[in-house]
Amino acid sequence: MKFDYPDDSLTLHTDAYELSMMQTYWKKGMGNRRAVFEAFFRKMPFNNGYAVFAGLDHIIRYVKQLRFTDSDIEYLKSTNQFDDDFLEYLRDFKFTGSINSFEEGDLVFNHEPIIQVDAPIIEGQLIETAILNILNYQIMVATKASRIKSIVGNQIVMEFGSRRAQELDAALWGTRAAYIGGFDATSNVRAGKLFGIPISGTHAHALVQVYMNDYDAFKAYAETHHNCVFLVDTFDTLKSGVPNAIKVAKEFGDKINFIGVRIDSGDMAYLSKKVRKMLDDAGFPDAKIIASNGLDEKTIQNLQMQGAKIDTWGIGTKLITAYDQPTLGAVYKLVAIEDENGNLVDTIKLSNNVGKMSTPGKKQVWRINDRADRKSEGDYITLVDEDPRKEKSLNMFNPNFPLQQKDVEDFTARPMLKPIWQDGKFVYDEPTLEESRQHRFESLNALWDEYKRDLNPEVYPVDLSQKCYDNKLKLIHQVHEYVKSLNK
Ligand SMILES: Nc1ncnc2c1ncn2[C@@H]1O[C@H](COP(=O)(O)OP(=O)(O)OP(=O)(O)O)[C@@H](O)[C@H]1O
Ligand SMILES: O=P(O)(O)OC[C@H]1O[C@H](OP(=O)(O)OP(=O)(O)O)[C@H](O)[C@@H]1O
Ligand SMILES: O=C(O)c1cccnc1
Repeated sequence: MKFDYPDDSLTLHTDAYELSMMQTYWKKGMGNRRAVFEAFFRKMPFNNGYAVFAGLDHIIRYVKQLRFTDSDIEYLKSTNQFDDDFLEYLRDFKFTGSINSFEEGDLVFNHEPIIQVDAPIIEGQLIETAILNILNYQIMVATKASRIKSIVGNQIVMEFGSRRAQELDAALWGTRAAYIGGFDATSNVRAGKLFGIPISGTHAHALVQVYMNDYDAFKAYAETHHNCVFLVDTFDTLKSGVPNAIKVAKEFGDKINFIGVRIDSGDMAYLSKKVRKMLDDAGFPDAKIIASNGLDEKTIQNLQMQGAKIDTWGIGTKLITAYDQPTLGAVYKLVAIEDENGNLVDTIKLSNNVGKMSTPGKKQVWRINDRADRKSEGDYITLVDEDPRKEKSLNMFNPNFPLQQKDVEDFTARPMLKPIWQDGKFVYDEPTLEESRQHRFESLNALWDEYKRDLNPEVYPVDLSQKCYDNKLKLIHQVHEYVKSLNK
């Protein structure tokens, strides 16, 4: 096994079949044909009413570094699966196409294109794997984080998941996605350094075990830190942990900032109420109770229902692993391809399952908001040459149930797929992480509560324009005719 390539890149982070197809396109002289790919997902994560878009920053970093290095080419050669002339071509490979995308912190919905790559087919094909790899994870974590943040409201939620994440990259980028989803801080120090996410933390049971008693451990911590949260459940929360935390807090007085205590096991409703009373009675009404241990939006809601007195939440496993659903299932489909005469021709992938059919043509997604109350009426997918801002009234209908429809007037229409690359030039003025995090808050404000409830939310309308719908029917018909002609 060899890990020490000085010129390793992320370019080979792709499925072998992408490179195999690239070789075919190139050898057949089709590599430069313009192709439009769009990524979308079919099912809302966690059955939530919305998903939070995250991952664009990582995609940008990935595309910016796309080059086949010497060791990449050498490795491909060693597989004996690629021809030398094709490998020589790869030496000068760079991304020359266009990418349009939703922005981080945007709300996204199933069946709409969330990122669009319009590039020579050879380039668009290569980047499928990494784009899906990134989006399929980060959107899950950002959405899970948003569900949790919505339940805790103004209370602080800290991301504690690094030890449980599926490896180092997931811990790092998952933390970033959680921050976009509304988390307030992370325990991952590198995420603090790289992304500027506030870092935060308490101490582990090990500290208490080292001293073999709560008092000595808390005292040692207080002697070496100003801000103090004491973990009180190592031996006995009510009989030893909390009384000793209070004792140390009283002894140190103003010399420390006694933030509060953390509970990490046991019945957290029962314990937190008891602990609250002990802290209040001891003259620490402002001391916070922090809870951790297997929490997510469901346990938090249940604890709230039981009247638990918890102020701050530390959340690991169930957030960083997107515990309830292992992947978003986003796919990347070819929607248009240039023919031999230079015309861009729409393409479709049929399926027996109507929900699995792709929607042909290069498209734009428009967020339609009511002009007066600014609330979202739904998303409206058009072919790229349409502009609903020129219309006075929009007929929005459900493409799967066209009778389900409404006419919308007095609306604003915002194009959601924003230019990131144009003809190989990076054109995006990337927002800061803070701005993306804030953007999620603002985007949620524009969504009616019916779509935001965490259980059985209303289905947000994602509609096709008449032209886009007719185009889809036309292509389905064309393919049916073609298949029929084969069987004659
Ligand atoms: N009052 C409560 N209502 C609902 N769920 C709770 C309550 N108190 C704790 N929980 C949750 O129940 C789960 C199990 O708690 P428990 O303390 O038994 O965990 P554990 O992992 O077995 O503990 P330990 O860390 O000591 O091994 C955790 O996910 C915890 O968040
Ligand atoms: O439960 P999570 O949401 O993943 O939160 C992170 C957990 O990590 C720490 O536990 P530790 O690694 O010490 O193991 P523990 O479960 O035995 O406490 C911490 O005390 C939390 O319990
Ligand atoms: O700082 C903490 O309390 C912490 C950090 C990571 C995991 N569990 C707890």
